[in-house]
Amino acid sequence: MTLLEFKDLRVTYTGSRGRLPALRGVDLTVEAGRTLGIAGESGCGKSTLAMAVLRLLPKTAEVSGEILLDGEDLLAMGWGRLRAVRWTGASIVFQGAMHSLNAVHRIGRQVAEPILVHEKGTTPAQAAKRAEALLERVGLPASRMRSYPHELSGGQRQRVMIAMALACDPQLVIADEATTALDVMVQAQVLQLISGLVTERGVGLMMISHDLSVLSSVCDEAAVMYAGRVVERGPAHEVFANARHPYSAALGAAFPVIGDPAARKNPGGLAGDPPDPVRLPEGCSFRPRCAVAVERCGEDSPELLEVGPKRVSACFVAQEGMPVVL
Ligand SMILES: Nc1ncnc2c1ncn2[C@@H]1O[C@H](COP(=O)(O)OP(=O)(O)OP(=O)(O)O)[C@@H](O)[C@H]1O
Repeated sequence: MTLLEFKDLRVTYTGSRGRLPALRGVDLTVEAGRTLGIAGESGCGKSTLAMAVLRLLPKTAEVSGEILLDGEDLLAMGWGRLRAVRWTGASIVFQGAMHSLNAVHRIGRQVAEPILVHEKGTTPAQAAKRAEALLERVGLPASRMRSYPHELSGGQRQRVMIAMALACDPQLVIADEATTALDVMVQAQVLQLISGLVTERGVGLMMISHDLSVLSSVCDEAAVMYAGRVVERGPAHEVFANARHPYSAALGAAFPVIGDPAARKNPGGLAGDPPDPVRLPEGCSFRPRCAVAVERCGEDSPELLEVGPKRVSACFVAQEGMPVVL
């Protein structure tokens, strides 16, 4: 069942450099009980996509398109309805969330707060009990209810943020680099916890990470973004191991943990930088860095088209059935 659907989502920021198109027509879906991974270099629009869902973008952002949560357009709803949807319909665990807990309040109070605010009629004692259960669920002892954030390790604080995100039983969880700052052992535990929720409770998960090994181990599907667009989508492992877009191929080839490190074709990474969104090149945005570009790539911008079962790619070369491996 489709839980979240982005339809032609466009976000343009206006700043000192003029208009900056951060998302240029994104179409994606997240199914209930499934995980969609979003990959791509810094600046490609991943966080903008995450923030758009809960309408957390700054006022300077011009947004168009639709974001349907269970069929209801989040972009069109009034603030009252949106407040109800936040935490209960969809919640987000931010990048660097470890630092966003309130330093002067005990953990128990912070985890209980969204329950008290969003579930009318819940008493403080009931909310505290639920908070305790949530902490246990993320592997923290109930005694941590009385701790202050500074008394917890980074990994523990991140787990508190995850407990808060789950407090009101949301249908959708967005994890934006939620485990990036954790050491590998804690990261593995937290990832296991998050994937467990998807299968046990049918939560839809959108996971943003620049770490392809995390995405390919946790996600069912993956979408690769480049310069504000999705350039490839398909089953996660296949997208990185057998890419159908030269950009995803380059990402996979540069990543040591995917497949056999000795077989990496491009251990130094992808040459060049992503384009300046204010001055995008003509034709395909990836063309200046692409090793397999043909003449047409400098003239037209490729649409996302089917290139195999459950695989779509915005690359003329892949669409012609030619290899894109670098
Ligand atoms: N508030 C803002 N005002 C103007 N431009 C912005 C704003 N926020 C983001 N941008 C620009 O929008 C583009 C997309 O940024 P975004 O943070 O969504 O990318 P990202 O893929 O999440 O990057 P990272 O991995 O570094 O977080 C970038 O060019 C960025 O500089």
